[in-house]
Amino acid sequence: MRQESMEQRIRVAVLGRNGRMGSEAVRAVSDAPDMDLVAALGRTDDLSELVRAGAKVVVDLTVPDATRENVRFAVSHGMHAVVGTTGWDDAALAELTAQLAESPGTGVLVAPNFAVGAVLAMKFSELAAAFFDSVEIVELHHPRKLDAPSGTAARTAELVAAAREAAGVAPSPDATESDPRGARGADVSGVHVHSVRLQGLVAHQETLLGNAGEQLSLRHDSFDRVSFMTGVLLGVRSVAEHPGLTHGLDGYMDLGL
Ligand SMILES: NC(=O)C1=CN([C@@H]2O[C@H](COP(=O)(O)OP(=O)(O)OC[C@H]3O[C@@H](n4cnc5c(N)ncnc54)[C@H](OP(=O)(O)O)[C@@H]3O)[C@@H](O)[C@H]2O)C=CC1
Ligand SMILES: O=C(O)C1=N[C@H](C(=O)O)C[C@H](O)C1
Repeated sequence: MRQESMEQRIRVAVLGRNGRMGSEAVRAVSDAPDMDLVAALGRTDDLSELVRAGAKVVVDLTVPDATRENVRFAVSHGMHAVVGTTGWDDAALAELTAQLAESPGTGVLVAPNFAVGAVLAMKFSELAAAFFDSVEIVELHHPRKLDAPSGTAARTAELVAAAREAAGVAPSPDATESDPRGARGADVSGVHVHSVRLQGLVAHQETLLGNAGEQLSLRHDSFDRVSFMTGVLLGVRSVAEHPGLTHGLDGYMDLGL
């Protein structure tokens, strides 16, 4: 019995151990009763340490410049990966899918956001998208964030745009003729995304949907990075059961939709 429960423990490595997310993940994995933290690497550590440590699941919480190579290395050594780092554009995801086809049985989760409320807010935005004339997204983050728009906002915009296109909804009305300073924000698949960087914030997003005479606001706030850890642990526990690429934590959640 004791031996059985030892075998069921998941051997986890965290990449980005000194970062805001990585340090929180090191804590969460160390505290999880069914996981062993077998490696925690920083920027200057060699990825071969993952092999030496016998990691089964690699959690990547690094930087956009490093994440693709980290995941490529993990998959090429038959390790599953749970990825929270931003920077996964369509080309990178396609390359990863091709690599995974050569490694049947290996799973990778690329999760733009691990917070349960943020995952639901993205899904609710997608569901609501076709029922409103206008939709715009505002994301608000701490000022140390390297990328804009946030991965969550970019993914939300893609999901919203796809839902509107599938339903044959016209683009959001907008009479703007002149915007030399980019005040209308980024255009992500035809959806305007506005990025705020403000001291004191962690991670926040609002999808604004408008019709004549009404507005629906779908807002999520992460006040603390602990909010992401339920999703990180769900990813670690589930990734081996989902071979291939899963884009979005909702792929591991039974949303009944
Ligand atoms: N999916 C989600 O729910 C969430 C995703 N994120 C994303 O996660 C990423 C990390 O965010 P955050 O923790 O705030 O960022 P930080 O800058 O705090 O942390 C990144 C860490 O990665 C380290 N690092 C850089 N390159 C490597 C490498 N090759 N191997 C190992 N470690 C490396 C950095 O080291 P050094 O200190 O030496 O620079 C740093 O400690 C971002 O892309 C962010 O957008 C953030 C929050 C939630
Ligand atoms: O950098 C962050 O902090 C966050 N990054 C992710 C993103 O870009 O969407 C997730 C969350 O918003 C926090």
